[in-house]
Amino acid sequence: MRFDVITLFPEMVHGLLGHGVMGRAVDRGLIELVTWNPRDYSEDRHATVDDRPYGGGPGMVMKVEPLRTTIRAARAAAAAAPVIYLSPDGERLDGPRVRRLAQDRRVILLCGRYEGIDERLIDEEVDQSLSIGDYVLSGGELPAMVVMDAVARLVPGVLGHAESASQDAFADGLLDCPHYTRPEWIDDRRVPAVLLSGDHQAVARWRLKQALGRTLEKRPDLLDQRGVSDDEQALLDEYRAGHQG
Ligand SMILES: NC(=O)c1ccc(NCc2ccccc2)nc1
Repeated sequence: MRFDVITLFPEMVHGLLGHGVMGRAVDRGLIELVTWNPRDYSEDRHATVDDRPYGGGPGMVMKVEPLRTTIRAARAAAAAAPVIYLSPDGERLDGPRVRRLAQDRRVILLCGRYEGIDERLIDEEVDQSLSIGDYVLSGGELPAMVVMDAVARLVPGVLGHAESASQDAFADGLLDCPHYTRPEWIDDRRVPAVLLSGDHQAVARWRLKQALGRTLEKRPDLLDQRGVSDDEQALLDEYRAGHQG
């Protein structure tokens, strides 16, 4: 998977892939990151990339040039990659969209700053816009890093068996089960006995029951969307019986 990121702050984005799981994935060649800085493509000696908005109003708007030249340079290097603009008015990033992006070999992520980008560039060069939530950030770099992290985790080999993404919440449309580690006691709170039993089938059933129950409690909308099998419904009934009051 190759990410081409167009950003005025390349060092910010490289920070994501320098550590831990992502850093190892880059070292192993599973993930590739190339950044493109529009300031390197500006014609004027002040490397101007923004200007005041027509119609007046606060803030600045990113100019068509040198952004368009930068996008075309990235397209030339990352042939046939979709150009994705991170923007508050984009389509909401969710599991299905992450999984779809993980099918691409390359994506170009366009990070806006200021009040955004001249609309004519969006019309001409952007294939899709994505939003990570209903809030405005100082730039598209953090949303781009969220996209890269979520997508990279699905690239085969990035997560070792131990951290397998399939155990991740949302992988099967449910919230995650609770997790525990040593010590066995914290004050008067003990780890659920089933997790100490060594009975892997019982542990798997308990984890599914917890995931179903917690999803019902915290995100019933997800459960409605996903539906539950008869066996899962029985586990849910058990969960509810155990969580009365
Ligand atoms: N919610 C998001 O995903 C998001 C994306 C970008 C961003 N800031 C940059 C920007 C501001 C205005 C217009 C276009 C881009 N803030 C939040």
